[in-house]
Amino acid sequence: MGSKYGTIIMGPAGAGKSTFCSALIQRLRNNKRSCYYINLDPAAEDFAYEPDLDIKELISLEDVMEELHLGPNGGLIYCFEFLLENLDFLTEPLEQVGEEYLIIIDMPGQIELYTHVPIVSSLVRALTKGSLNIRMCAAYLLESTFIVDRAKFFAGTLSAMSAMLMVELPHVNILSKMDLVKGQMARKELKRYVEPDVSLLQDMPESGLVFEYKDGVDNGDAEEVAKGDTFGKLNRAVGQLIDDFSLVSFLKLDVQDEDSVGAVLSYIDDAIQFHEAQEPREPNDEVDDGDMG
Ligand SMILES: Nc1nc2c(ncn2[C@@H]2O[C@H](COP(=O)(O)OP(=O)(O)OP(=O)(O)O)[C@@H](O)[C@H]2O)c(=O)[nH]1
Ligand SMILES: [Mg+2]
Repeated sequence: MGSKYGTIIMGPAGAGKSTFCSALIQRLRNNKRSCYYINLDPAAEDFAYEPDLDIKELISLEDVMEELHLGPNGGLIYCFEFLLENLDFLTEPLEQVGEEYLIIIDMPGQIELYTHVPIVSSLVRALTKGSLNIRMCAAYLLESTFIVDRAKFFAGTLSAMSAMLMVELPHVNILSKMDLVKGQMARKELKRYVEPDVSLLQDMPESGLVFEYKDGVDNGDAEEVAKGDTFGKLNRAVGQLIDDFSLVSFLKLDVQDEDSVGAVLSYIDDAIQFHEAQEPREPNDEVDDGDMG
């Protein structure tokens, strides 16, 4: 029986998920590879590449909000619950997708989907278990511009970790929008974030969380709290947690740069062992190069 391969693209609102999907699709096309693009964002409108399957054909966020008087976030959760009750919509077309395809799932940006409610984990389970048995990898995008504010960066890192814990899949974390990180200093600084460690938090001014407020905003109290001993301890504990488990490291992504997209794709391919399955070797087919055996 042939296997199926896929990646689910997650991350906070505006992190560049859909743009990354388009870049991936372009890259796959350039390499004469097939893909099956699924949009699961019921609010998404414009696509560089028309999805092969779109949740909007099952349910529209607009209708849900109107008819059930829900806001955009509640509406989205409803849409996903509806999808989970109607999984055939997803699983039936996927039954037909061959092992040479990379299934790409574009997710919405509401992070509560990944961190709070077990919706994405249920969805992933349905895809990876049972008859579909898709080999999947999660790609979690975070904007590289977050690094200007370490507190924001660590909050983002924790959201990535939370998603890793909720969605039990091989995980590739990605710092997106690298083109926005300009200058040598910024790039040098960025190095420290790609493998974040506890020293980042220990280096923080006044050993507190960095709250960078705009001039003129009165935030005296918040600053006092942030500099406090308790916060210092919390920061170190969080930093240590991330450090100890070596859970979170990031790949850098510049979607304009095809090599960069290619590099991220290689990680995804490795995580799902895509290539191993593509050209089955005859038992006595020797590898050409190197001194094997
Ligand atoms: N400079 C720059 N802008 C980017 C990049 N990727 C995405 N953007 C911009 O960031 C915005 C959000 O990009 P999307 O790809 O729609 O992000 P998303 O994560 O799919 O957003 P949601 O689905 O709304 O959560 C758009 O205005 C993009 O043009 C990038 O690599 N560099
Ligand atoms: Mg999107």
